[in-house]
Amino acid sequence: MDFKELCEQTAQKFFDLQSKEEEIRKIATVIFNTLKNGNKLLILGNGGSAADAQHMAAELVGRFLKERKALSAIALTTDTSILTSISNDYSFDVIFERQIEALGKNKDVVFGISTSGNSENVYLGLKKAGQLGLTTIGLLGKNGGKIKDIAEISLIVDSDYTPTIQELHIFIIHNICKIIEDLWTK
Ligand SMILES: O=C(CO)[C@@H](O)[C@H](O)[C@H](O)[C@H](O)COP(=O)(O)O
Ligand SMILES: [Zn+2]
Repeated sequence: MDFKELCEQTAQKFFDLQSKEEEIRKIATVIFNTLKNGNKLLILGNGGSAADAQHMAAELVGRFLKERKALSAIALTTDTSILTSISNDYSFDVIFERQIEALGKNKDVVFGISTSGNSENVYLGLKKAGQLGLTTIGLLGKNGGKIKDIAEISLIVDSDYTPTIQELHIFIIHNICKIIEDLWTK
């Protein structure tokens, strides 16, 4: 695909997202209620999705567009000592599972980001979260992969092209943060 076709494809996918407004609103409301009740959000993903996880945590702990209280969100992608020790001593597949076991409390929400829907560490993280009674959300791509089968709520960007999926993921994350902030300051 050339540049023009890529632009058109991505623009069309953004347009299609309008039909997912209700799903986005539902996810934002679940996270808002979790934070309002004094519980927290744990976010995970690999590569570009790790960057998205950190970006989302920054919007909530810092601020998005409005002044309000700091909100409890942690990206489980940032502590290199934890990530290297778990990978070295156990396996890279359990880097999120182990952190969720350590930090997850009942009524927290775990938000897993995966463009393929098949990253083993995100899958095992959400699986552990479900076993511990946490709420699980998957922000996914392609056909949702195996993560869609275990996440309580899945939002799937309907594309096979990873860059486009990631571009829409961060757009969705910004809008989730916007809805949470609007509800908070209402
Ligand atoms: O940003 C990109 C590709 O655009 C890559 O870093 C990409 O995130 C990595 O290959 C990830 O490991 C892919 O994992 P996932 O999205 O399939 O869960
Ligand atoms: Zn990328």
